[in-house]
Amino acid sequence: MSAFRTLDDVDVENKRVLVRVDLNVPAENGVVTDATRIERVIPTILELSRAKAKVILLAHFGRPKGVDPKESLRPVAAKLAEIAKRPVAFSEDCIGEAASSAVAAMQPGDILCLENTRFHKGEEKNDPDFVKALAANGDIWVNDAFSAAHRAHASTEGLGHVLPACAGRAMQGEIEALSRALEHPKRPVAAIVGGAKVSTKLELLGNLVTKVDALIIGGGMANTFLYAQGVGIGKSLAERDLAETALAILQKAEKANCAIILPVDAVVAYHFAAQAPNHAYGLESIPHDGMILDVGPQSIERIKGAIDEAETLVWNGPLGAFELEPFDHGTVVAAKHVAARTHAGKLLSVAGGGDTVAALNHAKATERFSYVSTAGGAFLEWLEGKPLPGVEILRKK
Ligand SMILES: Nc1ncnc2c1ncn2[C@@H]1O[C@H](COP(=O)(O)OP(=O)(O)O)[C@@H](O)[C@H]1O
Ligand SMILES: O=C(OP(=O)(O)O)[C@H](O)COP(=O)(O)O
Repeated sequence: MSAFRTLDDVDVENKRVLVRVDLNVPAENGVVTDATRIERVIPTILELSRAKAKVILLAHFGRPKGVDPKESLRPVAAKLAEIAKRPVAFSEDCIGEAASSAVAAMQPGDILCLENTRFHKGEEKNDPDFVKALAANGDIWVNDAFSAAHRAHASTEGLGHVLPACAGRAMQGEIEALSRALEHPKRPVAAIVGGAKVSTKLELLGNLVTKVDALIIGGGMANTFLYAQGVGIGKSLAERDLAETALAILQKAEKANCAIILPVDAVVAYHFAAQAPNHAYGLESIPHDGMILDVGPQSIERIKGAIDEAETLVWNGPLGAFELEPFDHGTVVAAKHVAARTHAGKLLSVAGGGDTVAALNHAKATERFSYVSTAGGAFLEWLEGKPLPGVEILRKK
């Protein structure tokens, strides 16, 4: 980590420190359902507070289009206060009068969380005026959001151009742990990729197939591939307009000698709800008004077989809608299988992603993985060897 500035390189006493954290945690109706990302940034926050910095948290939540009370960070800040066992003030805007008066009221050591940066268009556009408005409330920028470091947004990258910058402890820890685990992976290497963020992750797979020996695809990602291959997927979550991209990835995988493991059957329901009546179907008979919510029993056996052949496994994205029982089954069985092989010393396993971590916690498998990162998309891009904007900006010039 010596290539990056860290908290060891900055004097923060009495300074207003803008800390970019990833508070994009799984939540349901304003209740945080997995607090891993919060827990991981607490050490940075408390270290800064003990060093008498004014600790000002910047984060996004969800993908709102403008201001949306459903995507407020307020309940997440309350959860953070509970875990840190410290008061955390909240400002209902991350720039302007609301933010500046909240910052002006701070004493050294205080903690303040600013509202969702994505309530402003300038965040994702990395708009210099928005960067300036954020920077007006800080003297130093600490980036502790490795899991958002693949985004060149105002709070994840832009601030590094206008304020002295360094990595926080969670960022530092992620890069060190991932490098240690995966810089020289033992082959064969398998990757499991699932989840719902198909459009932002699909293109990554084109590079990933040149780096791994087997790619196991599940979740909404698999539905997109199945659709591209002409399988009727009914009302399943998929990015149908990315079918061409999916086919190109399959061709690339063949050239690169990367085995592709796609589902051969699927668990289908008619409502996106826990305990919804469901049935396992072969791919040729998926009902046109049904939704694939999990991989089927034969697919699970194939996935376990592919895991057995690997020496190293990386995983991002659940295999099904794991939040809704019984559609957690495929993900839970696969997670337990990876955990057992890792515990037996037969596999090095690294998983990452906000929902993936929640799924592994749900499966009670987390402790037995070799390493669990908070990052999903960022982890996949790091794995590809792509420079991450939020990390590059921290490099010592
Ligand atoms: N077949 C499916 N249909 C609908 N949603 C799915 C399906 N498979 C997985 N998901 C959803 O994918 C989400 C996680 O995806 P993603 O955000 O890409 O993962 P991560 O946060 O770990 O990077 C979960 O909320 C899960 O319910
Ligand atoms: O949850 C996140 O990424 P992940 O789902 O890939 O783990 C990050 O907070 C980035 O969010 P984004 O994919 O909406 O930019």
